[in-house]
Amino acid sequence: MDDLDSTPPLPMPTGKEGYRSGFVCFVGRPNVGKSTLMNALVGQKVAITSNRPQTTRRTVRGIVHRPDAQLIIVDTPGLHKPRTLLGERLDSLVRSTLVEVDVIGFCIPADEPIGRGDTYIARELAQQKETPVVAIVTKTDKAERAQIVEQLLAVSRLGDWADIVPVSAESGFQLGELTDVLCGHLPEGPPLYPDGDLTDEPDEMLVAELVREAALEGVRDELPHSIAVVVDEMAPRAGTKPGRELIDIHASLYVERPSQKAIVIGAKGSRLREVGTRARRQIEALLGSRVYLDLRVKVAKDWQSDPKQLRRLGFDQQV
Ligand SMILES: Nc1nc2c(ncn2[C@@H]2O[C@H](COP(=O)(O)OP(=O)(O)OP(=O)(O)O)[C@@H](O)[C@H]2O)c(=O)[nH]1
Repeated sequence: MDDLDSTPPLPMPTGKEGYRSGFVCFVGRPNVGKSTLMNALVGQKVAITSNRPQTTRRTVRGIVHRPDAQLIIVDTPGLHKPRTLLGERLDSLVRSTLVEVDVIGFCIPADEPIGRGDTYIARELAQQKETPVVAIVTKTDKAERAQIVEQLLAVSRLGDWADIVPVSAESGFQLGELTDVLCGHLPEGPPLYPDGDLTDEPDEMLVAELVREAALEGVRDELPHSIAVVVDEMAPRAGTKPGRELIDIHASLYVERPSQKAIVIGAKGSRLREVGTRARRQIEALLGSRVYLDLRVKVAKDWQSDPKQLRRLGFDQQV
C-alpha cells in the first residue's frame, strides 16, 4: 500500500473481506476529555489539550489503524451554546459534522454529575436518528468504582445509546474495547488513508496548535479563548543536510487587546521565551528535526467577532 500516494478521500483497494472503515466524531461539553481520548486512541498527540474549556477550535482527524478496520476520528469543539460569532460557527460545524459521520461518541466524565450541558447535547443527539451514538464515560481513573457504576446507570437513562463504554485515556483502561465497539459500527469498505498516517492535518496546523497549547499554559482564565496562532513561514534552512536539517519556523500569536499581549510576552519577554522553549521541544518531537522557532505577538482587535479576521486566521475553512 505504501506505493499508493493517494490523498483522501480516494479509497484504496484492499481486497480484504470484512474490512471496515469510516468516521467517528466525539461530542460532549467542553473539558470532558475528547481531545485526550482521541490522542490516546491514535497513540500520538494530534489534538491539543488543556484544562481550560473550549480548547479545541478546529476539526482534526486522527486515524486508528487496525488489521481489520480503519477508524478516522473527527475532533469537534464542545457542543455549546453560541456566545460569540466564533461560537456560532463552531456549533454549525459540529452539527454538519454529526450528519456526516458513521458513529458518534458522546463523552460524559465519570467524575462529575450529569448536568444541563449533557442533557442539552443528549437532546441534540436524539435527533440524529440515522447515526448510532455510543455513550463514552470518560476519566474513569478519577472516580471510584461505585461512582462509575452509578454514572453508567445515569447515562443509560439519558438516551437511547447503541453502546455504553467506560474508559480512561489517562490509564488506558478499555481503550481497545472502545475502538472495537466503534469499529463495529463502521460500514464495510476499504481503508481511506495510507497505512501509517495518523492525521491529515498539515504540519503547519499541528505546529500552530502546539504553539497555542504552550501559550495557554499557566495564563489567566480569560486568555485562552483570545489566542490564535498562525505559522507564517516554515522551511528547512538552506545549507543544512537532510537528516540533520534545521527547520526555521516563524509564527504569530494573535491576541485581542494590548493588555493580553503584555501577559503573553511577560516581564522582559520571559514568558514568551518559556512558551517558545516548550513549543519548540514538542515541535521537534513532531517533525523529528531540529527547529528554530521565532514567535511574534500581535494584536488583532476583537478577532473572535470579526468575520474578516476570522478568515485571515484560518477559521473560514471550518465553517
Ligand atoms: N485524570 C484524567 N484526566 C483526563 C482524562 N482525559 C482528559 N483528562 C483531562 O481533562 C482535561 C480536558 O481534556 P481535553 O481532552 O482537552 O477535553 P476536551 O473535551 O477535548 O475539551 P474542549 O477542547 O474544551 O472541548 C485535560 O486537563 C485532560 O488532561 C482521563 O482519562 N483521566
